[in-house]
Amino acid sequence: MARTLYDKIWDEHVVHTEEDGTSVLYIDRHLVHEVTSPQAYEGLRQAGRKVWRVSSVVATADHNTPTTGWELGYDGIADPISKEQIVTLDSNIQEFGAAAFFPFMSKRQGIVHVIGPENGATLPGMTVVCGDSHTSTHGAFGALAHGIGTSEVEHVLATQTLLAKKARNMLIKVEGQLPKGCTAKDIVLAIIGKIGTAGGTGYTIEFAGSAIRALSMEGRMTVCNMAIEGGARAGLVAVDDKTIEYVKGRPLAPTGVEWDQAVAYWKTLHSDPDAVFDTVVELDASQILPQVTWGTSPEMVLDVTAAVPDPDKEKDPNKRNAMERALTYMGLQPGKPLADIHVDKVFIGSCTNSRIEDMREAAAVVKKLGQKVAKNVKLAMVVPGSGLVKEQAEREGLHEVFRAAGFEWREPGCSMCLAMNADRLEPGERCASTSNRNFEGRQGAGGRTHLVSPAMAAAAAIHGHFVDIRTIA
Ligand SMILES: CC(C)[C@H](C(=O)O)[C@@H](O)C(=O)O
Ligand code: SF4
Repeated sequence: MARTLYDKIWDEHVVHTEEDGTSVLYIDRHLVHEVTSPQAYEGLRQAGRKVWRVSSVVATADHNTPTTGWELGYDGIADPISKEQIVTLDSNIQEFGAAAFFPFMSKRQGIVHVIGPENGATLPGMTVVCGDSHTSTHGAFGALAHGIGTSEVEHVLATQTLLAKKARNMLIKVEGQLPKGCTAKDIVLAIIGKIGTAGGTGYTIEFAGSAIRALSMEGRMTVCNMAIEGGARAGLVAVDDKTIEYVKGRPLAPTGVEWDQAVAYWKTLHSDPDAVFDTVVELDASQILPQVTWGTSPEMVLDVTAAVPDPDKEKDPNKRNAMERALTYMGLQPGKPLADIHVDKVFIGSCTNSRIEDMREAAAVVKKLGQKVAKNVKLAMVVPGSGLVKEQAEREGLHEVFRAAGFEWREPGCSMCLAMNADRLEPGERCASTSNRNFEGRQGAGGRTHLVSPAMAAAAAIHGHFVDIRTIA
């Protein structure tokens, strides 16, 4: 029978299925960070258990790590809870082991969803889990990847398996060519605008079509990263030459004969031409304009050419209430053109948009505009996703471009994506952010987040308000 890519990876990893569909799934790669692992390791310790397959574990510290003051070492971590989580990860990995560990301040440290692919820890056809919802990112490699809870982290550490139920298959096809200046971020925001944050609930989404194929691996990661914001636990892109090229030579990628065997298998990792999907959604890439969120959910998104919507025009009372609440929180009036919204801060970073291509796109806009960060923008910060991204960007002189324009160039980590470290919005502050969540308080209590692409964020920093990137790119 014809199978989807999801069916193929699932079949390859199912150990056992109960009558009600509950299955035991074998896990190939377990990514670990400091926030969701302490209790899991403590559980192992109390039960006197070891990690089942140490070689499957790859760990790093990312959420709590500071983006300044590294010369102070661990003493530079001001918040005691943050420090404790980071130190606890160090000691847990020392005790339980890992295939690779990139601790705080090591060269390859970074956001777990950036360092996984970067180090070849994420490979096509794998099952990849992490105690983190944006694990969907790794689906860009044709891997079945999704977030798990802390008790599941312990379960996977102890048994190398996960209890799971198979999701349904959704195909999102994006055909055609994006307008100038539009990016993977605009594609995925437009998708979420169309299907809603619950649109993908119960599904694994395969992203396909010529516009997805045309994306770099970085772009595909951006799209899969936000599958979770569209309600799906996992997103997937079929393996092609770009996937294989990206993986080649990475530290944890196979070599020699094993590489050849792996490539032969990876080439089968696409949906069969006659595979049947439960739901199919289609988008025309040429109609996707630069996107800006105006509310407190990623589905509250519009083209930059639009205006803040009017709740009075919404017939559904639940939606109307949500809109009213969002506009009050965001301090916005219906009818205000999105391009007239001024921002106080700009954050370029997060597992959605902190890879080298994102850095390049943002720097290119800054260079092209040739001006400084606008006066009304108190802080514009660029936070590379990993030490390696930072190093590469610096080799290319991108940090100089940012600094010369008045941006801060920081150390890698999650940073102001969720404000677990010292980087945050003050109440009422408005931010153009390349991250993935605009929930109330996400970037600091009372902070107001507008999700955009790196190019749009860079342009907003220079102009002080949102601009249609097509007029610049
Ligand atoms: C801290 C972690 C559990 C959380 C997640 O699962 O996504 C975080 O990464 C986030 O983005 O909100
Ligand atoms: S960058 Fe943001 S979304 Fe990604 S893992 Fe860190 S906190 Fe979560």
